[in-house]
Amino acid sequence: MREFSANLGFLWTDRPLPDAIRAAKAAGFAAVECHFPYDTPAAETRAALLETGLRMMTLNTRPGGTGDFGLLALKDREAEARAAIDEAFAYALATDTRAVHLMAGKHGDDATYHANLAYACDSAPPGMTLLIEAINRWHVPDYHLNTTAQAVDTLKTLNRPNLKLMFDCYHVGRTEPEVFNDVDTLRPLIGHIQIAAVPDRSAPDHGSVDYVTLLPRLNWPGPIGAEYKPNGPTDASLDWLPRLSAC
Ligand SMILES: O=C(O)C(=O)[C@H](O)CO
Ligand SMILES: [Mg+2]
Repeated sequence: MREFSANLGFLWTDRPLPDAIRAAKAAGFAAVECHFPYDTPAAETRAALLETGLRMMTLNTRPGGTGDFGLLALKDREAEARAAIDEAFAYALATDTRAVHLMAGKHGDDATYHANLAYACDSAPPGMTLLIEAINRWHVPDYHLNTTAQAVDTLKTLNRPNLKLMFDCYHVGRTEPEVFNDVDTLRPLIGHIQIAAVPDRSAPDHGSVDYVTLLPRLNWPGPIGAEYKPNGPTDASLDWLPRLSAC
């Protein structure tokens, strides 16, 4: 039985994070993940996770100011980037979150990005996975990592055991579907997988990526992130869950 993680950055956004965690449990998710949990005290998030028995898979470093979409690659913003990394690690530790997505930002440069990634790898708590994600250029133009190849180059340059790829099938499907042919090569680099319909980013039950075929090929042992934007109330968008759980 395949397991899924409800991405609470997009699902049940009409309620506070602890209640969204409870809703994910009631809907049958095996785990949760989020984007920016920082407005919710970590103790409240932790209590909801303990109450439901769900694990938080990932959270993101703060995105920075309006339009930044992350800080790690931004020149002359190192202090802010490292404060965001420290904050994310502290929140992740307090909530037993498995992985932190280190957001690169727009108009970055590799020297700054690599130095901040090295700082994160050196200071990450033992056992925590760090993730970088290629975000397609239609979704976030000028993001520092728009392709899987750029992300893989970064991983190979840094060559750190705790730094992995967030493989978001939505972004891959939008601009580089041929990358799905390389999943066997990529699998050792992957730390987490996310899905959504391509190209509209709604529930993963239609569109150009057929998850009934792709998920068995990906053969991912952990919960897969359901990072999609429902067309209406989240509870009315979940018909895909039993179908993809069984495929
Ligand atoms: O946009 C995405 O796919 C993400 O996963 C990032 O975390 C941005 O929130
Ligand atoms: Mg994603």
